[in-house]
Amino acid sequence: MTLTLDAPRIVTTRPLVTLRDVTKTYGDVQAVTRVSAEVFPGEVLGIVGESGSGKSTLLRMMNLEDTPDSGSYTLDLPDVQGNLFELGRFARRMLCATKIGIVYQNPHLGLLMKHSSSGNVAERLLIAGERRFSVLRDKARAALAASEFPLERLDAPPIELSGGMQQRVQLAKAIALEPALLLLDEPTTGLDVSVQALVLDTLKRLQQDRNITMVIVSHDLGVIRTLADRVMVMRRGEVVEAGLVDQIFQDPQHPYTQQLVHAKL
Ligand SMILES: Nc1ncnc2c1ncn2[C@@H]1O[C@H](COP(=O)(O)OP(=O)(O)OP(=O)(O)O)[C@@H](O)[C@H]1O
Repeated sequence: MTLTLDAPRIVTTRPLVTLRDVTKTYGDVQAVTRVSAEVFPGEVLGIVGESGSGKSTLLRMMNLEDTPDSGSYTLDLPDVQGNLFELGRFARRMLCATKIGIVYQNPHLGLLMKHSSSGNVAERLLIAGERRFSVLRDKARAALAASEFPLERLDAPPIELSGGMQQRVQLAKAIALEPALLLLDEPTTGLDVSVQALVLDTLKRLQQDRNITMVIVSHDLGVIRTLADRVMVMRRGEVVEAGLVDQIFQDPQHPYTQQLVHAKL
């Protein structure tokens, strides 16, 4: 009898996302200092930390909206080579439109508030080059359905929707092209607790059904615990601790992480 054992994932799988020594300053403010991280395919990485710790800045750089002072960023995808921070404006735009999706805390950053919800999602497909009306309509509808958006409200502009519904439109826009990487910046912050739980359920289901690689930023440890496999704790621009979610929450090593975890309990 031949016995075969699967090698551990960590050995067999290359990271989808690799950040190396990423540093960003704004004037005198050191927003992110030499941050390195890897995210494996199908994994959810959570980033926690108090306000001003550099979480959103890091995520914006991963969405190529902002360029660091130094450091590198690679995505292990066919046709994507080199340090993405060195790409020109057009290449960045195309890469973000086709391979990376983002949901912001503030829907005004991600949506055209007075355009229809389906139009907002179709816009993402248009940027990626789709021109056939029936494909635009069907794909937008499918993405909104997957985000558990009520389809009878397809024509409603986000400005007329609740906060939870606005986040679902952002999510639909972000996943419309089945991105390799989904970035979530405080996606449920500011929503009512019950709505927050529903949006988190949708995110969890989507992640499980589609095995999407995600990076989620939140100051809420409950959100990170619900969604993430691994967590990175940031303080004043630096990573102070990183590891599996269960390990970090049950046995935090850094005094700052201990403080965060105990404050939550
Ligand atoms: N565009 C900018 N111009 C100047 N300073 C900035 C800019 N963006 C961020 N900063 C500063 O960089 C630091 C990190 O901010 P960042 O928003 O990344 O933190 P955060 O952990 O996401 O906080 P929050 O949860 O409050 O959004 C802060 O001191 C912030 O004031």
